[in-house]
Amino acid sequence: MTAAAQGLFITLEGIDGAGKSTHLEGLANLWRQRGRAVRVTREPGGTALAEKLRDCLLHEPMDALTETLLMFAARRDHLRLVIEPALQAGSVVLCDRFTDATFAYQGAGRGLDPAVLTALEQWVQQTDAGLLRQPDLTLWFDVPPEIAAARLAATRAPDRFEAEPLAFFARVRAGYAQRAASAPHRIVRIDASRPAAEVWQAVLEVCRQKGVLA
Ligand SMILES: Nc1ncnc2c1ncn2[C@@H]1O[C@H](COP(=O)(O)OP(=O)(O)O)[C@@H](O)[C@H]1O
Ligand SMILES: Cc1cn([C@H]2C[C@H](O)[C@@H](COP(=O)(O)OP(=O)(O)O)O2)c(=O)[nH]c1=O
Repeated sequence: MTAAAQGLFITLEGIDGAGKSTHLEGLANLWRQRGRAVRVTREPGGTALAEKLRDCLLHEPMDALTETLLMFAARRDHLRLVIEPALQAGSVVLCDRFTDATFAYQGAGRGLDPAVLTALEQWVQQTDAGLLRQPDLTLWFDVPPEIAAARLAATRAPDRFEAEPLAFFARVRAGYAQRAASAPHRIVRIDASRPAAEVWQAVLEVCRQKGVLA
């Protein structure tokens, strides 16, 4: 008898326009080809309630603490209804952003106290077994804000976050760097300023090196 597959939780991070979404389906196919169930999801969002909160977060004016609390409220619902059940069932969960984004955007970007974020993280991500749920692997698509902005200008109308100035994204990027330095085993930086095909090769390489593709 073969052992049941272990759930795998992988998150994609980076400033807006870094190119995360571009590689999400390709990543999902890697595990589908290996016969694994894959759940592709995103934050804020991923459940009916969290998608409503996403709509508010992206379009309604609010202060930084309200924004942070809504991010974590959406995350709690997402964890309970989607992420935890999928991991228990042995699926691969690929999530476009998770809590590293809160440390980068609300913490480094908006100036929220990281101690408050850490407390919320501990509270919201506690599993039924009393453990702290964290991704098994985080791919950080790192790109200078100027390049990301040029990519976005060519595509879509900006939401409340994307309309922020370059200086905001420079702080967010520094926030990701700090977070990566604090969890080097989990968060892997990918130079996302290169052409998409090269970025994809780097993604494959990281997944192989980290042993998550077996
Ligand atoms: N490596 C790349 N080089 C140039 N353009 C890219 C690259 N990766 C993605 N893009 C383009 O940049 C835009 C933003 O990419 P997207 O994947 O939506 O970013 P994100 O999800 O990180 O905000 C899209 O138009 C996409 O086609
Ligand atoms: C998950 C998360 C996202 N965000 C922001 C980053 C993005 O600008 C925005 C929506 O994320 P995203 O889904 O990446 O936007 P898009 O699909 O338009 O690229 O939410 C935070 O500020 N904090 C968070 O904790």
